[in-house]
Amino acid sequence: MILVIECLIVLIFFLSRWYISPGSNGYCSSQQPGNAVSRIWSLTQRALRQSATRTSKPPGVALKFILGPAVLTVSARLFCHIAYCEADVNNNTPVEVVAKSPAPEFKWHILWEFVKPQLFALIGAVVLAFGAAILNIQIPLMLGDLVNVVARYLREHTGNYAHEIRGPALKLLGLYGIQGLLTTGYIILLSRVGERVAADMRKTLFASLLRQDVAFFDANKTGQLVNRLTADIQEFKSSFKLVISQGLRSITQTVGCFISLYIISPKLTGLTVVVLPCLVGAGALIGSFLRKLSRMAQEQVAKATGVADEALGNVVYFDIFIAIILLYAYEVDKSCEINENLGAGIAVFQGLSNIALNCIVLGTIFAGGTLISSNELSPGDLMSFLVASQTVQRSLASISILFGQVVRGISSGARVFEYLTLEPTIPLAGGGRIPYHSLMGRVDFMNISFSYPTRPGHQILKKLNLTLPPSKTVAIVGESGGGKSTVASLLERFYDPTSGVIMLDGLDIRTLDLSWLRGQVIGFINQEPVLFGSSIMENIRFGKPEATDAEVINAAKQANAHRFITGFPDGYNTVVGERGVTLSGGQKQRIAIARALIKNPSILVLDEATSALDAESERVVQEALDRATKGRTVLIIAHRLSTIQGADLICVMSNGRIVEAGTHLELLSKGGLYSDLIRRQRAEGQQ
Ligand SMILES: Nc1ncnc2c1ncn2[C@@H]1O[C@H](COP(=O)(O)OP(=O)(O)OP(=O)(O)O)[C@@H](O)[C@H]1O
Repeated sequence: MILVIECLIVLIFFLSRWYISPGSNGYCSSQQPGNAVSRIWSLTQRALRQSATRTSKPPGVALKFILGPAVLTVSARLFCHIAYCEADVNNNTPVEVVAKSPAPEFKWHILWEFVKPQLFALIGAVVLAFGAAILNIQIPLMLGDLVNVVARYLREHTGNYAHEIRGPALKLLGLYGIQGLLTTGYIILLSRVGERVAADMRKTLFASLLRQDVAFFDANKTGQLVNRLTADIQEFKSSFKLVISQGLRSITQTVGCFISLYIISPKLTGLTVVVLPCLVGAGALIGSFLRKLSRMAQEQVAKATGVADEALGNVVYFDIFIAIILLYAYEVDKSCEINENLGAGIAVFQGLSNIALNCIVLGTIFAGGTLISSNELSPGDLMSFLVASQTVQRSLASISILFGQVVRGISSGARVFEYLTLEPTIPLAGGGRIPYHSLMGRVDFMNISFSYPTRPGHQILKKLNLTLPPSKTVAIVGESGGGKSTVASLLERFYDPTSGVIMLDGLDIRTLDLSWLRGQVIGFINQEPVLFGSSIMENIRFGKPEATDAEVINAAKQANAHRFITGFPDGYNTVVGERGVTLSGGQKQRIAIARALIKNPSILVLDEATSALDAESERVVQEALDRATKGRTVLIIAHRLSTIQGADLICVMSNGRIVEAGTHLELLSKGGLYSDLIRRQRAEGQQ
């Protein structure tokens, strides 16, 4: 019976250490605790064998047999804890190396807006986490009670041991049970809060990004924006959860256990107060150095990956083939060198920490043993002290790790918040609308000057004047880079002119509702149609979300697309793949035309709509376009002059201005820039 109970006690010791450790998810499963269990088991056997042959034992005997296994367990846990921290340091997942930009500000009121709907769950989580931490402070004290019962029995061998041990053991078991429930509760609540806050942030940020004007996307890399939606929100969520769970727990435990330590033994506490913070501080310093090294290693891996990525993603020409291999080898060797240094640093750190922390345990036992022999302390008190001081050490270590996480979380949060409430310079909604029946579709560009926001010193349009008469087709031609597409971009209000006004039926387009202008007035078809990875039906319907299937089919017929769509086994439900990869250039273009036509726009802008197509596809698409342009105001930007000869007006652009205007025949007879362009293109065609 005694054997069973004593085994149970040792098991409780072990389980308690396992349970209250930060890695209670079992991170040490393959490490020291397995050895510690067998050591504890054999020492217990020895203790029981010897206890059977002795009648009265000095306190040192109890210490030897009870504290010995406990010390082993504690050491194993400490070792595992360091290994755990190092696993974090040694995490070599490549990170994206993001270009440095001025640090955005963390805005607490924005965070509050997202946390507010989850406030009850959050308060619940905080209360439960706090409760679990308070119970954790009780555990060392109750372990001490347990040890005192065992020590007394080993010393005196009187009384009913089973009866005496049952009370404290059951209390401890109860405590573990309640603590387990509280922990489960707060983790569930906190995950819920974290996930919901992150999901709300993602949705809001995504909507906010899509609201931004084109200039915003010119200035920000897509990869970095996607990074804010994914990695930054993920990092912020992890930090948020960690601060509330671990931060709260660690701070409560540190304070609570320090009070316990002081109550148990002010003398031993004095010793701990001097030694422990020095060790934790030194550990944090070395840890931060190692983390820096680890980051360098990650960046180096990312660099090497970047070289490989670029080379594999592009056709590598023979002349640079060897150079690329050498460059990759150089980057990999550099990463190997940094990782080797990191490995050595971790090894030294682990070795030193192990020695230092075990010395603390031994020092405490030594000093505690002295106090026990002078009857100032009981064995149980020493046990409580050891366990509580280990809890303090672990809490301080996790606070130091947490500090780095908080800094990372705040900077991730700041990056997310920066664009969360960003108002676009060209707002999508607001402004007037012209009733459909009175919309003529006349456009006037009046004295338009423009520079792209990313290149303010480079003027693209210089006091440009151009009129698109209602229901007429106007073509703009001219040298490459002359600003033709820029004119179309200004009409769509992707940018606003630096000076001058664009009028629609005599109204400044800046006073009109942009979503109406883009959604119902202007249809835009360019060289590279944007298709989404959904069905053809949905892709056409993007032009008019409320359109019926019949309207979609009608638009497809007008765009010469119906026949090839119905030729697919799934017809209109055919999924076109990411960016329409499963379709040919001409098919994509006809779907884009159908999408533009379904909204029955008054103005149609065709920006090099057929220039990427082969002759046969161009013929089919041109046929669709000829049909589509009837009765609308049309602006055509074209390289192939053969496609615009029938336009009502052809404008030749040069150096940011319209320098010639007239019909094809008028311009030919003038013998100016247009005739030159025609001559050059004919010559190129004959070559
Ligand atoms: N988003 C942008 N940011 C900065 N500069 C730009 C941007 N888009 C175009 N540019 C510059 O503006 C000038 C005019 O470009 P635009 O595309 O309007 O010319 P284009 O006449 O349509 O040329 P192409 O016939 O080759 O398509 C070019 O010098 C180009 O480099």
